[in-house]
Amino acid sequence: MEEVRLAAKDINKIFISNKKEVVALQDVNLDIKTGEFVSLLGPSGCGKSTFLRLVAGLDTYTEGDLQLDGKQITGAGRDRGVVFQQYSLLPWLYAWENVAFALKKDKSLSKRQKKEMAMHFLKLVGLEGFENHYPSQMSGGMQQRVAIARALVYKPSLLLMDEPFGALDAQTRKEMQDLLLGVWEEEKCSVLFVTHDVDEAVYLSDRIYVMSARPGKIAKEIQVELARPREWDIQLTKEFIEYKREIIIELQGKRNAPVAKQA
Ligand SMILES: Nc1ncnc2c1ncn2[C@@H]1O[C@H](COP(=O)(O)OP(=O)(O)OP(=O)(O)O)[C@@H](O)[C@H]1O
Repeated sequence: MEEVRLAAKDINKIFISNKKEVVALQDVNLDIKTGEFVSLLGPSGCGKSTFLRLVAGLDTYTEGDLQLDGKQITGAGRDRGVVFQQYSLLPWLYAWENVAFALKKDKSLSKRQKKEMAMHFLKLVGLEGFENHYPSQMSGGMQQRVAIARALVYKPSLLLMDEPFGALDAQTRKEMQDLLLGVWEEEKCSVLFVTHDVDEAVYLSDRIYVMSARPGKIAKEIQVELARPREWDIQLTKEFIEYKREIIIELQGKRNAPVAKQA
């Protein structure tokens, strides 16, 4: 976990909206090392999605330097797999075809190889037996599993996840968090995970960057030293609650905030 995968230096992003400047990100410095699970946590509108979109190459930054594996990010690429809150699967394709679709342009792979790879990743996310189901025949959690398989199928350097479980019910969300931890431990991928959920960030992450809003800045960096593999009941430990408390105090901007007040 030593090598730096993603390095963001003094990133600024200004949008022009109704002829006014909106500073979405100010002097954001962040890095992700190989195999590391890093979360970007903060209130609505603090610039989390904006930052993730810059890393995905879907938008450009105004100032700064953003590098993946030592190369400047200048656009989207297969070295990054992205999972959004909305599953964005193609409704007319089977689950396996949705996953294999990500490999569409890869001429070095035969159709059979693409199907085999898709089946491998569907199995990894617990969807063996559902490969010939259409998205409409699957639950939200299952569709998001397909989206995760699709993002992983070309072995990206970095997995980018923007509130991936935000549309799921509480129970499914918990199951998906465990599924993601299992997949991450198996694949040893590096992850940038955007969330506004404190418990989710602490449970999943090696490191958390807490952001503050207007302008979006990194307010605090927290190393989560909870043992792995993690199971849900770690959330009941004193250490876990202490991490939550530290983050909530940062988000609320005041000292001695009682944990019980968190939503
Ligand atoms: N295309 C755009 N044009 C103008 N302003 C934008 C644009 N995209 C984002 N913004 C502004 O940039 C700021 C950061 O937005 P962003 O969506 O990154 O926040 P966020 O932390 O991801 O919020 P949420 O958790 O609600 O998704 C907000 O003030 C938003 O209004």
